[in-house]
Amino acid sequence: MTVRVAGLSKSFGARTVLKELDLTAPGGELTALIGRSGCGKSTLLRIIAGFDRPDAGTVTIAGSTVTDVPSHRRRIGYVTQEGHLFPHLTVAGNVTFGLPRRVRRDDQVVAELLELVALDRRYARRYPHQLSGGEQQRVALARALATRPDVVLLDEPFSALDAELRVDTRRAVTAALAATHTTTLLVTHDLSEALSLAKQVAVLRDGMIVQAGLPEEIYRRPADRAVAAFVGELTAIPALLAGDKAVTALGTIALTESAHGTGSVLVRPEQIVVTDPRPGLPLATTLAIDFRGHDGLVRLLVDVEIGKGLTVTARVAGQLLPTPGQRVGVRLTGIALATGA
Ligand SMILES: Nc1ncnc2c1ncn2[C@@H]1O[C@H](COP(=O)(O)OP(=O)(O)OP(=O)(O)O)[C@@H](O)[C@H]1O
Repeated sequence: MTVRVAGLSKSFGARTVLKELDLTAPGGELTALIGRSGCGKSTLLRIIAGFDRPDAGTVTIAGSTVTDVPSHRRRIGYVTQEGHLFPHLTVAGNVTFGLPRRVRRDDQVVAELLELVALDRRYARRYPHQLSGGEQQRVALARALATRPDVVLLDEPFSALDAELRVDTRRAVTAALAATHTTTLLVTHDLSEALSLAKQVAVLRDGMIVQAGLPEEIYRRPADRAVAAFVGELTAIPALLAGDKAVTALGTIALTESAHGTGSVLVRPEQIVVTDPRPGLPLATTLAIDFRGHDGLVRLLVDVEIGKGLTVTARVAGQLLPTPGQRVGVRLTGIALATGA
């Protein structure tokens, strides 16, 4: 069921948090909301859930306006970072809380819900204070999914989990959401999580959506420099902008949008290809390596004819990393966003 917000505005005192915000979360898909801390992501979720009222604008679910519908009638599952379990109920009591009484006593239902979030069924009899933070979080997720809501709102639900558990839990949860065609809005600070899980990524800034689109679009064709920098590392390279391409000291690169004059292109580290020195290729000296296991970020000083030299950052596979001082060849690949001089 498609969730649509239109013209949504919300202020807290003198602070305007949302400004006529428009967003469509396609039915049955996962939309990730990203943006700097305090940009209004949780406020937007709370308004969709019905916990906060907007000052202006509407929320519709499957075409029906729900702005005046109380939260418990919206068929929405909502999970926050804290989980907010009922402390006096067992895990079984928590996950089956919203279900009809006869189903609540069904051990199999509880076991299946716990399995969904990769929790052992033996946890069913424990109380929240007997669980770790990550386990509590998974119980909260199971509780939200138990009633098979039309829409699930997840406000950083995986952030308390360690890396391995986070991968397992989010895989299990997103598989369950996809299988039931549940429309999901996920607030996350983890960019790789947003880019890998979402069908649509929406970037919030100053109370508005500055860009919404496929993860690849956001990453490869960001709306502006701020979005580009927010979703990944960037190097600005001085360039002569010549229509659909730009000429730089590292060679020529295609542009996302036509531009002319002197300026810069913004490239991701993986768009700078590092090779052995070859005739005809620009040369660079390796300055430093930031080793990250599967790959590394390599600071390079590119030879340029004029001026002091140009420093850029390239991403290189772990086994192929050069050593500091090593001379390498460099070239550009992919498409780049052009900016002014
Ligand atoms: N009930 C409230 N009363 C007053 N100010 C509030 C209230 N709720 C949120 N705010 C303010 O609104 C702004 C947006 O808050 P919100 O929690 O929506 O941001 P966020 O993008 O989710 O941030 P984070 O990523 O840090 O969780 C913040 O400046 C916050 O202090």
